[in-house]
Amino acid sequence: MDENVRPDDMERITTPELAQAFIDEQVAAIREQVGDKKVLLALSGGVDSSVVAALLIKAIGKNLVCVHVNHGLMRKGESEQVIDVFQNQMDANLVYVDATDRFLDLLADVDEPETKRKIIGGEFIRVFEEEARKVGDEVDFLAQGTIYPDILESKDGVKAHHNVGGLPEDLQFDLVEPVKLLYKDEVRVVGRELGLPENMVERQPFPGPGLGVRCLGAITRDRLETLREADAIVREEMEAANVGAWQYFAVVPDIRATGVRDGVRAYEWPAIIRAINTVDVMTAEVPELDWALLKRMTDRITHEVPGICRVCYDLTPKPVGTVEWE
Ligand SMILES: Nc1ncnc2c1ncn2[C@@H]1O[C@H](COP(=O)(O)OP(=O)(O)OP(=O)(O)O)[C@@H](O)[C@H]1O
Repeated sequence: MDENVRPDDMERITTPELAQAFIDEQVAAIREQVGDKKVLLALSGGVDSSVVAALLIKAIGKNLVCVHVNHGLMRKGESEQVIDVFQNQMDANLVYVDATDRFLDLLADVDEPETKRKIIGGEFIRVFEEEARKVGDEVDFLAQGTIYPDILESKDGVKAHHNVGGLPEDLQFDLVEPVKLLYKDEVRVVGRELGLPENMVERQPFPGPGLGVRCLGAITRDRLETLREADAIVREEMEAANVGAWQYFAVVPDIRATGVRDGVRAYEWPAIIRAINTVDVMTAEVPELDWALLKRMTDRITHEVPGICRVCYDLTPKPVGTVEWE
C-alpha cells in the first residue's frame, strides 16, 4: 500500500471524538517511529505546522525542537503568539530566531516583486539551515506540516513538494509527517482538539514572504510598521463584524497622497483594504462589505495609524487581479 495515498475507507474527521481517535493513533505512531530520538520542526504558527508541533509535543515532549523564524514580516502579534502558546503554555523546546535585521537589510532598495520573494525564500532556508546545523548531530528526524492537498498537488506536478525544501544534501533527515493524509478542515478539527487557540486554528492563509509582498515596492521599516498596524485593524474589524470572507488584509503601496491633518498639510501613504471570497483560489470575488464597516475601518486606520491619510477598498476580482498585489 502506498503510504501517501488516503485509503478509500478513511473516515473524514469532523467531530472531537474522531479527532481524539486520530490523535491517539498518531501519538502512538510517532513514538514508534522516533523512539527516544530528537525531531526538528520549522514552526510558522500557521495551522499545519502548529498542529504537527502540538501532536509531537504530546508524543515526545522536549525531544521535539521547534524553530520559529521571525523574518520581520509576520503579522502583528504572530511571533509573540507562537512563543506564548508553545513555550509558555505547552512548555515546548522552542528556538526563537529574530532574523528581522538580516531580512530587512537584504531587502533594502529591492523593489522587484519576484526578486523580493526569492530573497525572502532563500534567506529563510539559510536561517533554518544554520539552526538545523546547531542541533544536527543530535537530531535524526524532520517533522513537516505536509497535508493531503500538498501530496495531491505535487503528484499532479502543480507544485514541488511542500515545506522546508532546499536543505543541503548533508543535512538529510527522515521525515515525520503525521497529518499528510488530512484535508485542511480535518487539520483544524484536530488542532481544536489539541487545545490550540481558535485564532491559530482558523488562521487565514498567509503567503510565505509574509507582509513583504503587501508592503509594495522597496520595503522600508517605517512603512512596514504602518502596514502591520493597518492590517491588524482590518482583521480586527472584519472579525468583529463576522463577515466570513475567505481572506482579508491591508496593503500599503510606496506612493504618497496629500491629506490634511489638524489644519496642516499631510503627505502620507494610502492603505488599501483587500478582501476576497473564493473556493479554490483560481478565481475570487470581492465581498460587498457593509458601508458602515468600511467607514469604521477607514476612520480607525486614518486616526490610529501614523503615516496613513487615505484608505481605498480594492474592488478587483480574480481574474483580472490576483489576490496579492505582488
Ligand atoms: N516564519 C517561519 N518560521 C518557521 N518555519 C516557517 C516559517 N514560515 C514557514 N515555515 C515553515 O515552512 C512551511 C511552509 O510554509 P507555508 O508558508 O507554505 O505555510 P503552510 O503550507 O500554510 O503551512 P503552515 O500552516 O504551517 O504555515 C511551514 O509549515 C513551516 O514548517
